[in-house]
Amino acid sequence: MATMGKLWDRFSGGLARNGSKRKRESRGVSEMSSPFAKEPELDTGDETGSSNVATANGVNSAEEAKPSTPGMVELAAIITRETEKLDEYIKKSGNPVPSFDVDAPLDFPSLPEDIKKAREEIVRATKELGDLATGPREGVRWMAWDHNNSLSLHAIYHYQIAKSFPVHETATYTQIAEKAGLDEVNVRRFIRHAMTNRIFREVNPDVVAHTAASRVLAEDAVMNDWVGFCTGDIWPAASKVVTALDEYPSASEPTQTGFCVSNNTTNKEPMFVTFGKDPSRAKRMGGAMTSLTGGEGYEVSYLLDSYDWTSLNTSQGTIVDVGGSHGFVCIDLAKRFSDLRFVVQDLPKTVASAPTLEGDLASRISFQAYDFFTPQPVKGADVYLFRWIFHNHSDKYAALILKNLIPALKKGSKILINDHCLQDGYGMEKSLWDEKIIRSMDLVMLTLLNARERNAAEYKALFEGVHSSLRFNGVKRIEGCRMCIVEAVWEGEDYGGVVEATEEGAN
Ligand SMILES: C[S@@+](CC[C@H](N)C(=O)[O-])C[C@H]1O[C@@H](n2cnc3c(N)ncnc32)[C@H](O)[C@@H]1O
Repeated sequence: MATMGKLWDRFSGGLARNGSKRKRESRGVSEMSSPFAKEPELDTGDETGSSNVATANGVNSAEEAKPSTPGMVELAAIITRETEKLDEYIKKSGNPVPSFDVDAPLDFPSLPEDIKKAREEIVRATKELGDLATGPREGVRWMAWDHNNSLSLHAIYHYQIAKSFPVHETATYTQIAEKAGLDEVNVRRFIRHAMTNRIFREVNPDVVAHTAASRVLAEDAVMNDWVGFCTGDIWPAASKVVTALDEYPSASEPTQTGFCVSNNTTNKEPMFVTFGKDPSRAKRMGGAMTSLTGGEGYEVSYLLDSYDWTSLNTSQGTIVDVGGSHGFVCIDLAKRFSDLRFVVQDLPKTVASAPTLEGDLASRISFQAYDFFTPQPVKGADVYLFRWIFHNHSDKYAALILKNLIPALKKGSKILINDHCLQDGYGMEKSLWDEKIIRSMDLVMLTLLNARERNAAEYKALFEGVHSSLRFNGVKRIEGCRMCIVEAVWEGEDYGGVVEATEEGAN
């Protein structure tokens, strides 16, 4: 049976790339001693996004509300220009050209920064042009039918239709129906709907062949888990979010979610407990998370490269990785910085299954069973790191985690959060692609856990709401990375007294 710890471990994801580059405010932040001081461009949460600008009576003026949409011809020109760049790069680099064909590459090759931007611009501009050409009324009409994509995908997943015939062969609807154990009429309608999304194609009347997208479903186990989790668990839960909100408008308890309503577990248990009782669902969610976070932009190297660990190493600092799972972040840090010491904290079952370390790593990294809703036992560490922790919690519980940390902090202790960070206001103008994904992730967090993604201002409010001596330093958005680094510093007195951080209670 999957443990709670393992399930939490798998539950992470989402995206926040290409962040806004905001200058630090003149409130003394840059003079403070912070590893962030090396990095001048931080999102300090003090500025509001342009879409938040309101008049004195709280109503946006018509001028402010006017969107700045380029014309259709201008968009078409952007698409042509950027497509030429991308196409030229792909051909010159000898990569196969993008196609829907069954043998087409399933992912884009790793692209240089300018070509990556060209690709993003094509996706943004084609969507914008398509939306303009569709028109608002038609757009809304068909948007409200988006769940049919989930329906055909769910059926293909559930009846294993993509695996029902080899990827380089064809099959009739009759043959597929026989294999799937479903009647032919329904097989045909699901597949023909999926074809509108380029999943399968009909090569002759009633004869089906694979496409690149159906090959993904036939061959990629974790993508299948992703589809199964999204259509089998998230989708029914999402349809109950409004029901849950009607009953529990504060949306702060993980036992009062759309997920709980759809699973008849309201006020009984949160999602992770439900999944802990069902190994197949737990395994599927684990695969789904692997599919999401295993890709480009989630590498731990971004965290290692984008923070001033060197200064901490020079002062032989101690890092506590709260909810650190099996310590893989600390292991990577320890390999690169020889004088840092670490305590990896997690729930007892996760700690019990942690790998046994040897040699230098064993002498510098200790594991400790700890529940972050109880007082922090490691006093006076230099950094308390929370990676993929805060987005799993509503403000109420995020604040509780911080409150339990305060009695352990010494003056200057840093709280480091490595997680998503929403753009201030609305970030669509910067990157529709990123904005759509992170906004969707935010809704998924609401659906499953009553948890949330946060922007810089919300992180700032979270810290300041917990204690006036917790000073928010800002959010660092890392180019190419889908996660951000959020930092706060404790400026109050040494609450717990400075003691040897790795000694107390660590094993
Ligand atoms: C999404 S995972 C993140 C793991 C790791 N920090 C990383 O970067 O991948 C969340 C982690 O928090 C742990 N966790 C969940 N609830 C906890 C609690 N109350 N106290 C301590 N750890 C907890 C889980 O066991 C899991 O390892």
